[in-house]
Amino acid sequence: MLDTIDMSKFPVDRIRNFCIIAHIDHGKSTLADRLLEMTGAIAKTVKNKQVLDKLQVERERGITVKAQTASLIYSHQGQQYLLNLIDTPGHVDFSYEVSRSISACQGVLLIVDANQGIQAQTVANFYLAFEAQMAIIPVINKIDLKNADPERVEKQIEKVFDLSCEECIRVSAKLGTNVEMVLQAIVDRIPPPVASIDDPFKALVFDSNFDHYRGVVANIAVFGGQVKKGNKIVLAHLGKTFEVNELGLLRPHEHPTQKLCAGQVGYIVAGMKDVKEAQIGDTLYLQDQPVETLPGFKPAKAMVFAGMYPMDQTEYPALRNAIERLTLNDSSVTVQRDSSVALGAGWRLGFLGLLHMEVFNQRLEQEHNASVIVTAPTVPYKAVLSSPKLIKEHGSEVITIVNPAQFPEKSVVSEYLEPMVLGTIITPDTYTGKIMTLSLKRRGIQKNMVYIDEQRVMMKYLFPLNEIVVDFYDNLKSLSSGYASFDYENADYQAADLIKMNFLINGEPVEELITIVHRDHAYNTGKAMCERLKESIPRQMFEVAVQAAIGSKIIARETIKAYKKNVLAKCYGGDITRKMKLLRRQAEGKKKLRRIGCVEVPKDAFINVLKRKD
Ligand SMILES: Nc1nc2c(ncn2[C@@H]2O[C@H](COP(=O)(O)OP(=O)(O)OP(=O)(O)O)[C@@H](O)[C@H]2O)c(=O)[nH]1
Repeated sequence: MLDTIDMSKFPVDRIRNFCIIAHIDHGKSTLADRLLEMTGAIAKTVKNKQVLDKLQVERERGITVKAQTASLIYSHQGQQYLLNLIDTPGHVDFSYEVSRSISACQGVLLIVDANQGIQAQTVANFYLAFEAQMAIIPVINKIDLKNADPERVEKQIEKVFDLSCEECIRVSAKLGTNVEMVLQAIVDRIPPPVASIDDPFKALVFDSNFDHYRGVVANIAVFGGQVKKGNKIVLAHLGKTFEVNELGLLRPHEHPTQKLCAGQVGYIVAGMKDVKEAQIGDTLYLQDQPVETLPGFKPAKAMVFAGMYPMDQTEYPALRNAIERLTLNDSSVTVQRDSSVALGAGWRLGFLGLLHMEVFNQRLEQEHNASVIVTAPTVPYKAVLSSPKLIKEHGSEVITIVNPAQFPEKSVVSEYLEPMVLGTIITPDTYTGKIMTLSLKRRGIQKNMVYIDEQRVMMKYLFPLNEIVVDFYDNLKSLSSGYASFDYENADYQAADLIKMNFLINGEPVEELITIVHRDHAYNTGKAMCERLKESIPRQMFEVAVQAAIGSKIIARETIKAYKKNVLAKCYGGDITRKMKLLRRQAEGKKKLRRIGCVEVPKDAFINVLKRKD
């Protein structure tokens, strides 16, 4: 039993803190499952698949969204070691979780698929770990696959990362082949944390969750001293004191222990009820023993903004609670109050990318039972104001616009600026031509192109973020039959000729759809969005006109023909219960609709219409 675990048995030199990083689907969660099984943290059953992917959205989408922690006890050469594993997400939108996890670790397992080789996200994650001076253990996974070519992947690792192929460990996480060697390498090659039990207690809050009964459950990495149940601890940024009610290890489920000591990673519950109290990146210390605060984290930079509004204004307080709780669990989301004539009171939220936004929305609906209207996402544009009156009003010449409805007119602006990103594309060379054409269409500028082996090319492009945020990756995947991968990092802002485009449904402006576009693309974008709106809006009992407008000028129009639908038509005979059932089902469907004038539009139409098919 875990209660018998004596935490003092694990002095700092018997502790290793590491995380697993990789491109999406290269097998992080599967390897984590094997490590958990081999160290006895979970039973070896078929049911125990991807145990660290706890959220419903993670299981449904088969991706990791939240980093998870698990403490493993591993016996090596007659000694017991405490290995703290942090499983991290692979998708670019969640790289913030990766950099946070890295701050609690001294080493990483860099997983590369033996068939796919190095992908764009492998490169991005490698640099996160490299810059943080982590010990890096390259692990080539899926060697059981028929097309596995670990030698080629080792050569890529040597060429791109300058790591020796002797350092690579070839494994099959699925079958468990060589996973024992990974455990040994963790002990041998990753240094123990630098922390002393003799120092005063000092811990970093690197993640936190909200539990309905116990309040905030914070994940902490102890950088010095020790903490016990009943201790009074202080949250540095608030200066507020709390009593420790419970603490322990995550294995991966919570297992209470008597104390947590220097170098260890675990959870703590201390009666923090207010979601704002447990800030990620904060330092904890014992009452009357203040310490210098830890550097914390750079705040995540939101790159995609969207408005979120309750379907019905009476649901506003419930939605506010849900958003607050979910942002505690995901501190990379920024929240600002917002309101609109058409949609009422709501919020403007900032996300790291579109998938991040979709996952947040799905979690709101699934975990908090909220029903939300989400507006078309936008990137943060800037405008250099020319009107002295406006400059005075804003207190600055340059303003950032995260709500397209507030995009200033050209007459008061000397220049618009748009955010750029530096994209990395890795692809088999047969697709380079098609990818170059796609990138050109998206106003990309090629910066670099190198071969990483005989057939694979790594290309670097400077893109306007707006051109890649919604659908670039989907298009890239489909034109390369799934072989090309893409990742990006933020670059600077550049001047661009931008205009605001409005959409009207039967003459009513649709605030959710206001979009900022490059002038050269305005006509095509307007036309394509009207066509897709036509596809997304079901026929109504009357004719519906869909229009795109710039200022008062209509630049595109589509018409949705009238359609008479009688939902009860199928109900011949007089079975009233069947009729009621049909009507109920229709009412359920209506919850997913938003009324614009007399027209009912499915909620998800606003995002779907932005997705281009190149
Ligand atoms: N054949 C084979 N398949 C594997 C192996 N390891 C993982 N897989 C499969 O690869 C797929 C992706 O594995 P995951 O462990 O979910 O990958 P991940 O890297 O955690 O994915 P994200 O968390 O979404 O980034 C799953 O279908 C696994 O069953 C392996 O060693 N051999």
